[in-house]
Amino acid sequence: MSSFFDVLLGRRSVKFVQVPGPSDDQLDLILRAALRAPDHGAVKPWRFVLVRGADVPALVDVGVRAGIAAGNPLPQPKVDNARKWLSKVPLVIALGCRPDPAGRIPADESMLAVGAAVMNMLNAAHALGFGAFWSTGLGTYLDGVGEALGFDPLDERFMGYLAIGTPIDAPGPVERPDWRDHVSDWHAPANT
Ligand SMILES: Cc1cc2nc3c(=O)[nH]c(=O)nc-3n(C[C@H](O)[C@H](O)[C@H](O)COP(=O)(O)O)c2cc1C
Repeated sequence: MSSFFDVLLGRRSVKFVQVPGPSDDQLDLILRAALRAPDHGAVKPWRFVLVRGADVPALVDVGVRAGIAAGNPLPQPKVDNARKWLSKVPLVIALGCRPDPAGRIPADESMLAVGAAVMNMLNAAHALGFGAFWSTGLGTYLDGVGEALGFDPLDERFMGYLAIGTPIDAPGPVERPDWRDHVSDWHAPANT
């Protein structure tokens, strides 16, 4: 099996990571991989905001404030867990999508283009020996969170956080579904 498939089939999400995060050159590779995602109509919908080092833990406060403002405070155990998690994470990429303003391409397709970019970043991070984890926790869907992170509330949609760093524990194997349970054949109907 080629090393490409070793990487692809060996990837798993790793939530608990620490320093070192990617160097500038490694981050450049990860972000270049992101922008190799397919993109119907060349909308270029990708919007990523880098949150590094000492700024990372403040992401919890953004979610906490948005929860209070919405009259729906984040549960304290979730806040505590998020603080514990992010206190060690060296890099978070806030993920956003700017769909085609002219509406030529359905917004769903731009969301998929961003999802494909995130998948490429997960694989690139893994190929470089990092752990990465996509989360829509921390109040991602609360009003004001995306805007606080710099996304335009009118034209852009915030899609969560990608945390990247060095795995704290060696990631073990993970059981994967059998593709046969998810795939079927289609045959052309017989001519009548
Ligand atoms: C859009 C999206 C949002 C996610 N948000 C969360 C989350 O908030 N909390 C969580 O525990 N897992 C979340 N996950 C799942 C993890 O990122 C990860 O995929 C899961 O733990 C399975 O690991 P695997 O990628 O190795 O299969 C999310 C996944 C996706 C695609």
